[in-house]
Parts: sequence; structure tokens; C-alpha cells
Amino acid sequence: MNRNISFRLKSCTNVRFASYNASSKSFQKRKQLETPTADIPYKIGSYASLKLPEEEKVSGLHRLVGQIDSFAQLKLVAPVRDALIKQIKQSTVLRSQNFISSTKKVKTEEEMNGLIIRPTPIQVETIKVVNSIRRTNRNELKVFTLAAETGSGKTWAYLAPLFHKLKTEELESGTRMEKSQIRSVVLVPTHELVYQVAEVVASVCKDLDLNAYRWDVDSNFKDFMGAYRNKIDVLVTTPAKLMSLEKYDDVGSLKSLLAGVKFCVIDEADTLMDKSWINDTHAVLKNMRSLKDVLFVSATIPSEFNKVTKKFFPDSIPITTPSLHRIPKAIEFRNINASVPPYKGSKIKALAQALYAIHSDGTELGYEKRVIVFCNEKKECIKISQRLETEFGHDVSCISSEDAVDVRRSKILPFLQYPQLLEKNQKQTMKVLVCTDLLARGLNFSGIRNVILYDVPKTSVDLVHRAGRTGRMNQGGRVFMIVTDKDNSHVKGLPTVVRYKRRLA
Ligand SMILES: Nc1ncnc2c1ncn2[C@@H]1O[C@H](COP(=O)(O)OP(=O)(O)OP(=O)(O)O)[C@@H](O)[C@H]1O
Repeated sequence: MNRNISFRLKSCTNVRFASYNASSKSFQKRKQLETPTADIPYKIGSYASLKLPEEEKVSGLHRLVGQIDSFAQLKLVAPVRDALIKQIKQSTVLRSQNFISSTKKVKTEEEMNGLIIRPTPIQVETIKVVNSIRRTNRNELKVFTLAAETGSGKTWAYLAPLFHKLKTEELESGTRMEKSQIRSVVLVPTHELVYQVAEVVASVCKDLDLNAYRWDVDSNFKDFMGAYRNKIDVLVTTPAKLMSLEKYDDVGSLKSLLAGVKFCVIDEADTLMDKSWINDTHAVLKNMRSLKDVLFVSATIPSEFNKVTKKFFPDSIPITTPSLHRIPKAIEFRNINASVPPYKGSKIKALAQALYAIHSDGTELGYEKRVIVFCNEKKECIKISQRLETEFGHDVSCISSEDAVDVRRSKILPFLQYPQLLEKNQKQTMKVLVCTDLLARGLNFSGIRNVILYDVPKTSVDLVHRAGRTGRMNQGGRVFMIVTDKDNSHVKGLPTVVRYKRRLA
């Protein structure tokens, strides 16, 4: 396994670069890289260019990050701040923590008190900007585009101001709060994310005496209307599912149902605003006539997304972190060249060898290991998982959009939960999950240490999201990318090239 230097995925605008073989002599002559050569489009798909907002628009915010290191310094009503810290403490994986079966052991009082939770850069910036007072018109619509690296705490970056505004409005209006209404909406693209975000929202709403509701494929309309009549403070759903409410007679019009929504979050926004989703997302926003805050949230700003938000919301306020578009520092990135012996071009052999090496490398001692393998195509997933199981005897699950939602949920649960502690003298076990990009977005896998990219991702956006399933919130992690001579000349250099910011001609 040739060690490739770990790299930081900088804002690569139009990543089109000369073809060269990283290990060949020419690569040593960095000079060739200094002067952009004739562009040879990147062979595997075209690396969508990633955009950064103009530096002057965000530099003030970046300076703020160094000055604030406690939630007490941020404008949050006390109950929201306490509920936030409590939920993060409960979900933090303690190194020393002993695990009973697959559920997480409740932390002792001392462990909870020993945990210091500081705001991450994106949380400092978002809470500061979104909670700033509207000087002129109290009801003016403000649109924000939040973008920060994977695993950097974006979920709480948008939930903190959302809960702060809900509680502040309640304190101001007292008990006169109208019943039948929805006050805020969080939109995400997949059922797994609806489930994950709704779990966090529901646990916090309990502490804040608010009502959360998850409207998803397995929800029932009668139950929804009951919750609506009793006031829904935070609704978590997908755009399509929200639009589907239109077909019910009891709803009347979506405009009336969403008349009370003042705060809307579009998470994984680069997905929800791309051509296959934008109609539903836009239709939902158009039906929210009392909107005051709209937050687009993403780990990447592809140029397409940049264009769409500029077109629809030219005055949107950018909130980004200095590490945007970078693979977290804690992640080691390595290439595995399947073209060299003994694999001789067989990627499945290279994959099996990587899994064998991970299984026996002595890391994660005492815990069951879990590895996530990403492929570009669904059919590839099924083929690979069958071969890993039959030929190499792995404990492997394969997941695809064909699976029913509850089947998908049960397959990924062992990867979302804490690592299982092995019984005394129990031999090392390892679970493998083979999937496509369906799970690459936003899923907060717990303590996953190894991700293998069986195929080279077609775009830098996919690369960022897949790699970001490990190394979350400064935890360690490794990403192995299987390459072959066919793409080797480009891909072997990928980590270097994307780290090397091509000087525009
Ligand atoms: N201030 C904090 N301190 C410590 N841990 C935190 C903090 N904020 C969030 N976390 C934890 O970090 C993990 C990742 O958070 P989250 O899922 O919001 O990341 P993200 O930026 O949305 O990632 P992605 O881009 O993949 O969606 C979660 O387990 C969360 O509980």
C-alpha cells in the first residue's frame, strides 16, 4: 500500500490538470506543475469546481472564531444553551467509555461534568450572525449559506439559533402562542437523515418543552394533524414528503399549513438545490409566507449550488469556516494501487487485502471494527458484498436505495451506534458496510475509523462527503482509495494536485 501524503482538499476551481504519473520522474520536476500545462480534463468525470465566497465577506467571521471558546459568550437563552451542551455530552464518544451491548452506557455524573463542550468555528459564526438583531425591519427575510467541513458540528450550528428564536418568541408572546401551526422546518434529503436529525431535535425539545415532529415515509397523517393542532415547533422532513401533504383534503392549502413557519433550514443544501430536487425545495419555500430566516447548510459549495443560490437569493449572507472543502486534518488518506502484484488489476483482491490488513492491524483494540466501503454504482455494491461474503468470509451488509427504509435503517444501525466492546478473550470481529453515495451525506457515523473508496469518486463533492464519514469532530480516521493504472496517472496525483492550488492562467 503506497503511502500517499495526506492532503487538504482546497477550493479547487475547475480541477482540470495535466496527466502525469505521480511516481514517474516528471512528477519530481515540480516545475511542470508550476506552469499550468495544456488542460487535460480529469479522466474520471469532471471534478466539479468548488467555490469559496469572497474572502472579505467572511474574514471578519473567521477572526471571531479565535475570540470565542465558550457557549456562554454567545447569544443563546440559558435553557437552549444547557440543552445543547447536555445533548452533545450524551452523544460524545468517550475513549474510556465501556459499552454494554450496542446501546451506549449512560455516562456517570463525573464523566458528564468532566466533559468540556466548546463551540466549533461554524457554531460560533452561525450563532453570532443569525442571532444578530435586525436593526431596521424586524420581519425582513434573511438568507444565510452555511458551509463547513464534514463532521464540524453544522447540525447544532443551525439548531442553536433555531431553538433560541423559538424560545425567545415564546417568552415575548407569553401564553398567547397560537395552537394549530408549524413554527420551523428542517429539510434534509434522505430518510436516514430525517431520522437522525429528528432524534436530536426530539431529545432537545423534551428539555425545552417544545413539540418536535418527524414527517417521513412511515408517519401517519392522522397523527400528523393531531400534532399540528397542538402546535409543531420543529418539523423535520424531506421536501417531497412535505409537498405530499397537499393531497390531503384536511390540509386545505400548503400555504395555510405553513403560514406560521418563520425559520427554515435546508440541510445538505447542495443536494436539495440541485436540478433533481430544486422544484420541491423551491415550492416548499414559496409556501412559507412568514419566513424570516432561511439557512442553506452544506459541507461543500459546488459551482452549480453557488449559481443557484446567487440567482434566487442574491443577498444571501455567507458563513464559512477557514477549513471549508478540506478533508479534516485527522484523516490519513492513502492510495492502494490495484495494478501492482499480487492484485494485478483486481480491485476486489486489493479490497480484500485492505480489509484483512485493517482487521489484523491492532487498532481499535477490544472493540468490534467497522469499515464503510463506497462504490459509484448500486449494482457494483451487490456484486462486491456477495464476493466479500462468499470468497473472503466477511460479515458484510450491502445497502442501496432499493432497500425499504426500515431495512436500510437496521443495516446501518451498528455503524451509527458506538463500537461494540468485545467480550473477554473474544476474537477480533469486523463489520463491513458496502454502499453508494446514498449514505455519504451527513450521516453521523459514530467512531468509524476506516473508509475505503472502492471506486474513485466522480467529483470532489463526493470525495469530501465519503471521506467525511470518518475523522468526525477531530477524531482519527483513515481513507483508502483503490486506484488502477487506468486512472493511476491522474488519481495517484489527486491528493497532491487538489492540495496544490492550480494558479489560474
Ligand atoms: N461543540 C461540539 N463539541 C463536541 N462535539 C460536537 C460539538 N458540536 C457537535 N458535536 C458532535 O460532532 C458530531 C458531528 O456533528 P454533525 O453531525 O453536526 O457534523 P456535520 O458538520 O453536520 O457533518 P456532515 O457535514 O457530515 O453532515 C456529532 O456527534 C455531534 O454530537
